[in-house]
Amino acid sequence: MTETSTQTSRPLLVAVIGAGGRMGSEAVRAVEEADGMTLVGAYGSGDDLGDLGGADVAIELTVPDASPGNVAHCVERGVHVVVGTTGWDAERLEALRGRLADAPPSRSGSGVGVLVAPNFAIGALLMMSFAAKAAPFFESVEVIELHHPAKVDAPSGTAARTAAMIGAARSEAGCAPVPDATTHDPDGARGARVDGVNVHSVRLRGLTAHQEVLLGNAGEMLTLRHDSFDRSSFMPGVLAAVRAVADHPGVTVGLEHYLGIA
Ligand SMILES: NC(=O)C1=CN([C@@H]2O[C@H](COP(=O)(O)OP(=O)(O)OC[C@H]3O[C@@H](n4cnc5c(N)ncnc54)[C@H](OP(=O)(O)O)[C@@H]3O)[C@@H](O)[C@H]2O)C=CC1
Ligand SMILES: O=C(O)C1=N[C@H](C(=O)O)C[C@H](O)C1
Repeated sequence: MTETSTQTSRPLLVAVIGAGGRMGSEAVRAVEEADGMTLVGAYGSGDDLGDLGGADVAIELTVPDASPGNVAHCVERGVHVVVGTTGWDAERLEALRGRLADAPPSRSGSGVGVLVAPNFAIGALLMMSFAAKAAPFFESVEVIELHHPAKVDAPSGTAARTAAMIGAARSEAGCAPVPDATTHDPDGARGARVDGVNVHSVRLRGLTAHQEVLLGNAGEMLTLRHDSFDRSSFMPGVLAAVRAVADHPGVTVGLEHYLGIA
């Protein structure tokens, strides 16, 4: 007699940290409606994260000051984390890598995975990737990010990441610095300078999350633009990240690495 085994996979247990926020509340809804996922915890500021309801994966959508502490709490308990919160600069990422090296394994026995995703929208990931690809072919490049006025951080995480990707692509290609004759700018009208790229932040009632990358050569301009009109645009990426994070132990920056866009 041949023995047959029916493999019944249990649902993925998911907690949301920052559950009362604009993104967190959307993520709670998305997890509740997703096939193969069960919401086991929803936490706001002041809540004790405890054992995160026994979650396999936590989604972290809070504020830059709280995010590293929340992620550390998860990692120390072997819980994989999908982080959408901004503010993860090189120093914070380095500290997180150190923390992961000392972390216990996840419940399934694999190393804990943390995805730090500046943007979950598929179109935004493609826009960033196209910008990095195009940047070495143009003399000038500037980033303009436009968001709702309740956003607390500037420049946006997406813009910072885009500038970093553009800066890396240009330096790898041996590009000269972008031309700019400005010597007098007492009010910072030329924007922030991130990895050699000028980044401009607009905060405007009515907007959600938008970004343009302007690339210029003599006599021509290429404009790459992405618009998130609604936070539902982030949810397919959030769910894809939750499903994949356990397969990527260690720290990954950018959902594009899970989706084959990088
Ligand atoms: N990666 C992506 O694609 C996206 C990322 N984001 C980023 O996600 C983050 C959240 O954005 P958004 O939802 O608009 O912000 P909100 O201000 O709407 O929500 C933040 C939430 O975090 C809660 N919070 C604050 N501190 C803690 C803490 N220590 N523990 C648990 N919860 C806490 C707040 O609760 P309370 O109000 O009680 O303080 C609030 O409910 C931002 O960094 C934003 O840039 C946003 C959109 C897309
Ligand atoms: O705060 C927001 O709204 C957003 N934050 C992220 C960022 O800072 O890039 C992602 C998206 O732009 C929306």
